Amino acid sequence: MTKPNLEFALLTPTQMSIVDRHAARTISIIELMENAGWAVTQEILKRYRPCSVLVLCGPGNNGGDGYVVARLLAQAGWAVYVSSIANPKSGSDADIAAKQWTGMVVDDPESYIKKVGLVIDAVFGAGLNKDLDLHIANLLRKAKHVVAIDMPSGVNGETGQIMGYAPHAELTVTFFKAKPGHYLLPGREYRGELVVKDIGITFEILSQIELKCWLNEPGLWQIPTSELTDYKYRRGTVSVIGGSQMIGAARLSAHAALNSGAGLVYIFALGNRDCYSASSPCFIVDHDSLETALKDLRRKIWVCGPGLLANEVNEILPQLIAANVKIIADAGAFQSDQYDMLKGVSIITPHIGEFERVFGKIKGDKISAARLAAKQIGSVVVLKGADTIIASPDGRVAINQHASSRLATAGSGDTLTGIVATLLATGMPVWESACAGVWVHGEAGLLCDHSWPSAEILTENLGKARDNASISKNIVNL
Ligand SMILES: NC(=O)C1=CN([C@@H]2O[C@H](COP(=O)(O)OP(=O)(O)OC[C@H]3O[C@@H](n4cnc5c(N)ncnc54)[C@H](O)[C@@H]3O)[C@@H](O)[C@H]2O)[C@@H](O)CC1
Ligand SMILES: Nc1ncnc2c1ncn2[C@@H]1O[C@H](COP(=O)(O)OP(=O)(O)O)[C@@H](O)[C@H]1O
Ligand SMILES: [K+]
Repeated sequence: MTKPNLEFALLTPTQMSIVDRHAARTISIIELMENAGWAVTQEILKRYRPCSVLVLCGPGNNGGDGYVVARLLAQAGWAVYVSSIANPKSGSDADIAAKQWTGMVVDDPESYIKKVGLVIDAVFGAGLNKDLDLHIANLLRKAKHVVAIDMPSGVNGETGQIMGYAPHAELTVTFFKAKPGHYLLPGREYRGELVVKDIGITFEILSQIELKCWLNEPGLWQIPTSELTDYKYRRGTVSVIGGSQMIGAARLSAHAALNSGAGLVYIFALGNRDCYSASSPCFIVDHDSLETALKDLRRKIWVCGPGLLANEVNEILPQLIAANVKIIADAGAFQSDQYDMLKGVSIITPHIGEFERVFGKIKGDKISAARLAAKQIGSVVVLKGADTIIASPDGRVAINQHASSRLATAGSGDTLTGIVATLLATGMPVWESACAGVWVHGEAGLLCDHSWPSAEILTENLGKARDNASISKNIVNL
């Protein structure tokens, strides 16, 4: 068993409280709170000129951090007002921090919130457990410039969902490790710039936690680089099923496979063979039966779905599954309430609409839904969107932020299947291939000179995007 990646691990608020408990054996909560407040203050001092500040403190440790920030900003000469949204429990760590604040406490934050230059949101963090009360929401609504401690109050740290209301922070300072809610939508849009600060908790504590969620970045996985002794079969072979009518999708998938480094790309055309042959001299278009193609032991990776009609998938997919090859299923493979037919594929790549068509409406959060679906069919689920989630049947999940709306163009999902197929064909493990493919796809979009690239233009950047994924990157603050 390989060691779980620590660098990109994301911790749910529940896991974070376990970390706190373990940390408390060697460093007191009050010390952690002091460090947290100090870290937030430093980030504020780096970005803002001295101004008047209103610190809104809640009843828990998030509020405790707020009292520390108030004290340190006042020591730096800023005009600081504190409002206790709810008093901390007597004798608690937050109460100790509150007692060390000897400056102005205001009972009418409403009359200060519009006048001050900056509002520090220390109302709720990891402990948020219900929707924000209307009066807190209405107060926060009036803030113009907000710095959030740990999480903008109202953003669920585990799911990124908004519980009643949340302010749009300009900066969020969190501690030790980022939380899924910092990267999942809509939470990501509320946290502004995210800074993750060390507050004296050691990484060894992570061995006490079953890590299950990561940010999708190079280092979480490794893509094979080109070798002097490479030859086409070592690079890997990809086969794409080409539909009889919608021929663009399979061509895009096949192009993406070639341009991201596959050694050979076959198209098994269900019709229109000449069109497929004419579209690139590099494609090998099958002339024999599927049975014959499947006998070729080098052809272990198949894309099935882009541009396919339901009846075409119904005919082909069972044959591929029976042949025990690795399949990436997309588009036409997503039929109403038919998740049983996907059992036996390696990876599915639905967008939300396709996902809900197959698995039903998402009731809770996207991570739980993707995890459950992955378990139900025993395949990796790539739930596509601006915050693509890659869920493995074993429970591992990666959240991708490395993408942009440049990918929001027809055919872009088809290119993703080709990239993932190529990476699978290198021999990478399944979940890692899917994660890396999603990152490379995003990188290809980010590399485009064209701000509104077509899916075809996207494929031109795939080689460079793959190279960039091989260069281990330093991710700021993680
Ligand atoms: N993670 C760490 O290592 C550290 C965490 N610290 C801070 O501690 C915070 C977590 O502290 P807590 O667990 O005390 O949690 P919070 O301070 O987020 O709030 C918990 C309290 O608020 C109440 N509450 C939650 N949602 C509410 C709502 N919508 N309306 C009314 N009341 C509500 C809860 O019942 C509880 O009393 C973190 O967010 C972070 O800011 C730091 O103090 C130091 C170290
Ligand atoms: N706003 C966005 N930010 C980041 N990625 C996006 C955005 N919109 C779409 N994408 C990505 O673009 C791809 C679109 O796929 P899909 O909807 O299946 O397109 P098609 O079926 O036309 O090929 C997905 O990988 C998705 O994650
Ligand atoms: K907060």
